[in-house]
This record gives sequence, structure tokens and C-alpha cells, in this order.
Amino acid sequence: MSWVQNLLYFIVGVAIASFGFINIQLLQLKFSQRPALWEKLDAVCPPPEYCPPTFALNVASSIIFTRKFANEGYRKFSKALDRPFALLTPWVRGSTVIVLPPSKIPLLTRSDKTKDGQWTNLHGLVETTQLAYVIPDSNIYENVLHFDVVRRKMMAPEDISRLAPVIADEIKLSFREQWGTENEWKSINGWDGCGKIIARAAQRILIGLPLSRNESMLETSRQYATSLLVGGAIINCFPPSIRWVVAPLISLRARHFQARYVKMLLPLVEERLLTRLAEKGGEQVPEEVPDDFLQWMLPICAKNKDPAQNQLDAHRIALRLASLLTPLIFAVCYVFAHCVVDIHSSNARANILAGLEEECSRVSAQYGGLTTSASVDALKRVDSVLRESMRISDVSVTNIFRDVTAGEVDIGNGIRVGPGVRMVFPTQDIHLDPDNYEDPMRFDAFRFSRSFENEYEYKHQGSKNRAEERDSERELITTTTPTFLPFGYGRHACPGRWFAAQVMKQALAYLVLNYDVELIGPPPKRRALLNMMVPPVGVQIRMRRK
Ligand code: HEM
Repeated sequence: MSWVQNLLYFIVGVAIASFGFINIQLLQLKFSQRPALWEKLDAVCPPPEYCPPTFALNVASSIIFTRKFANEGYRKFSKALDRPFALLTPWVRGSTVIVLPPSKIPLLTRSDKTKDGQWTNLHGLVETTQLAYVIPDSNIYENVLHFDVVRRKMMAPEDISRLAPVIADEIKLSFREQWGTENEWKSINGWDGCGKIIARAAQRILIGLPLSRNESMLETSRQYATSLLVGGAIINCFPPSIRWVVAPLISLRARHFQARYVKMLLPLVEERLLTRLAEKGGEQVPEEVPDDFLQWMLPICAKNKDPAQNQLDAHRIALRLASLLTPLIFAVCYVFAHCVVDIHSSNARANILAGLEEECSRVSAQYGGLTTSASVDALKRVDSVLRESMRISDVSVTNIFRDVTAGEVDIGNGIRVGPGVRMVFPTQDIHLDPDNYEDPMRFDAFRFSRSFENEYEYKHQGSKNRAEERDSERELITTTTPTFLPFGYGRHACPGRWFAAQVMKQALAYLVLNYDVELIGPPPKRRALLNMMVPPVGVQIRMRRK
């Protein structure tokens, strides 16, 4: 039999199998019992009982049209009726999530466990990147003790103050090495260019010198962070029932970079564990204790005495550090790179750049540089431009995921939600709602600083109280409000946001003061892949040292 015949048989076989599989799925949709909850909810698209093929088609089209469906639901139900609605998505079992209206944001401040029921934010976070297909050790994402390290070591103003000069040093060096010091125009990929700066600052805090500056380590960490997020977004386009077939293939790239990262990191983790052991045994150890995330994590890992978990296993510790690369590198780079694109594609580009440069030069002269957290805190326009970019260039369509794990959660309107259901908030629509922001589609860089510009004058005229009073009213990039949700809200609002803000503000200030930048070609169009807004990975820029 010729290979052509073989190929034909193969294609026909696959076609018959796919046809059978789809029909079984549609029959299942038609006759499976859906929880009564869905009948109480408004929905943008009809339910499966109405017409299974239409339902299946709508779920499939949500890969491209999630943003459109969410916009429609927000307008028709969240805004007009203040009611939750059902949004189709292949992301979860049952192909539907509940979108809660903005009036339910206060629920985020309550405890995860009440007498009626319990919910968690972890399932949504883990399934955004589909960590289970990438990380071989489920303890990493089921027992997130590394989150405690972020809360204990990266939130307090004194910790940020201590880290600020280190971050400033790393940002300056990486700009000089990666972006260069020549006055000639040079073209680079903007996403990679921004990512290299952020990765270096992040790695310095995560694992310290000298490994944090290892070029191969840096590139691996950056590639891992991006491939994990992008791979997760692609896996989520497939229904859960067939993920076990496709996910191992899609996650190959992320697993490859993770294995490389862990291999490079293991000797350092083992060395730190040995030093710790020696110290406990009363041996002489070097006096200078490293001040990085790896070191901060050791006592917290040691506290867990359950021998079955062995939190002091070097491989497990390395995997925990790897799992932090997504927020530390990808999320921070996402906002920083978008902010650069938003500034340079704005009609008001020249004014924005002049305003930022004036502020950075003035504050730098006042504080003798921009290497302390006090000086960076004084950069009101820099803070505002980043906050505005986070508002308008959201990382996802919906965000702040909550999965019911036990009992029931009352979401009002006579609706109680039981286990296995994911709830989300229409964050992008809230950020672009004209009732929340004037002229919401305009990138208004100094929206959050404009009315606070005079405090500098107040301070210099001796009216210190007035300046402080006004300053406390200002919404900072780290201030979460019911209309500003990129860092979440309430009990689980991002604990890494002060660190993220410090890195992004220092990087932007350094960029504005030291480089001319221009976008090459038109600004990248924003597109959604399922729930994720695709980052500007292809953007090209021209830049030169000033
Ligand atoms: C610009 C960058 C970042 C953005 C946009 C961001 C956004 C978010 C969001 C939306 C959440 C979920 C909040 C919720 O469910 O209520 C979250 C949680 C979290 N983020 Fe970030 N994040 C960023 C950077 C970081 C960094 C640098 C770290 C630290 C390494 C970090 C650590 C965490 C942790 C540990 C949680 C879980 C909190 C909890 O479960 O209580 N994030 N972040």
C-alpha cells in the first residue's frame, strides 16, 4: 500500500473519530443535568439545552469573542440590572463562569470561609497558567507558602526602602548593558527590551548576586515566564475533557525552560541549605547573610515540620522560585512594556514625555538621585502614567477569580452558588466605564496626578499640613478601589504590588531621563485570546541614549 493510501486512511480515521467524539459531546450537553443555578442566571448566549451545536459553537467562538461577550453582558446585565450573568468559556468544566456585577466587589473583603460556604482564589490563579501540566509537584501550588514570604518580606515600607537602592542599581546597569550607551538610533523588539530590564531586577531580588546576572539564567527565566503564560492561555482554549491530550504538548516549551532554570538554580539552593545546616550545627558560617527571596523563604519552609512534605527539599524550593517568575517578570513586564507603548502611541506623547522628564529631573535634583523609595514616592506623574496604563491596557478581560469549594456562597438576587463554580469580575469593563472615568478610552497619562501637582508648591510655601492632607487623597498605583482592580481587591489583593510599583517606576524614570524612544510602525492592536489580552510581543522600537 502506498504512503498516499496510508495517509488517506489516517485522515478518514481521524475525521470519523472526531465526528463521533463531537456527537457524543453534543448528546452529553443535551441530556446532562446542569445545576439549577444556570437557569436563574441571565446569559449572553443561549444554554446547551436550547441547541447543543449552537452552544458548542458559542463556546468555541469565545476564544476570540470573550471580550465582545463580556462587554455585552456588562452592558445588559451588570449595568442595567445589577445582576450576575453567565459567560461562556472553554476554560472551566460546564463551559460557563459567572460574572458578578460591580456591586458585589465588597464580597472580596470578607473571609474566604463563612458559616455558609467557602471559596478560594487559588484555583483560578493556577488554571490561568495551567500549572498542573507544567509543575510536576502539586505541593507548589496547593501549599503556597511562598505567598507568605511575599506578604512578610515585600509589603512593608521599610522592606521596599531597603530594596529600592538595589533595584535602582540593577536597573541602571541593565539599561546600560542591554539598551547600550551609544547616541546612535538602534532598533529592538520593545517587549524583549523591556523584559530584559525587568527580569534582571526581579532575579536580583529573587536569588541575589552573582547568579542573578548570569545571561543564560536571565534569558531562561524570561522565556519560562512568557511560555508559561502563553501556553496556559492556549491550553485554556481546549475543553477540559481533551486537555490531557493537548496540554502535555503545548506545555513542552514551558517545561523545557523550567527544567533548565531549576538545573541552574539547584547548586545555589543546595549551598544555602548546607550553610543553614552548618549554622544550626554551631559551625562558623560567613557573617553576611544574603538578602534575597531564596534566603527569606528558608525559615518559612523549615517551619513546616510535616516530614511527608519536606519543604526543605532543594528541588521543591527551586520550583517555588520558578513559579514566582510569572508575577515577577511576566506581569511586571506586561505593565511596563504596555506603558511605554501607551505613552509613545498617544497623541499627547510630546507633552507626556516633557512632563515626565521635568518631574524626574526636579525630584532627582531634590533628593540627590532616584535611588531611594522616598524619591520614587515623590514621582507623582510617573505613578499616574503607570496607573493609567494599567487601567486602559488591562491584562485580561475579566479578573479576580473565586471558586466555591464547600457549602454555598450567597451572591444576592436569590442566587446561591455551590462547589465547582467559578466567579469572576468584569474588570476591563469597569475600567473603561464612562461612569467611572471621564473619557475612558483616552490614555490620559496624568489623570491621577494632575490635581495634586501643587503640593510641591504648598510644601515650599511652608503649608506642610495642607500638602500632606492632599497627598493622602491621591490614588497611587498601589491603591486598589472598586473602580481600579488590576491588582485585585480586598483580602487577596496582590501583596507584590508595592515591589512591582517600585520596579516599574524606577525603570520608567530611568528610561525617560536617559533614552529617546520611538515606536516603529503603527501601535500594536489589542486582541483578546479567550480571557487574556495578548501582550505586545511583536512591538518594534527605535531608541538611543540621550
Ligand atoms: C504588575 C504586576 C502584577 C499584577 C498586575 C498583579 C496582579 C495580581 C492579581 C490580579 C492578583 C489576584 C488578586 C485576587 O484574586 O484578589 C494577584 C495576586 C497575587 N500576586 Fe500579584 N500582580 C503583580 C505582581 C506581583 C509580584 C511582583 C508579586 C511578588 C512576587 C506578586 C505576588 C502575588 C501573590 C502572592 C498573589 C496571591 C495573593 C493571595 O492569594 O492572597 N504579584 N496579583
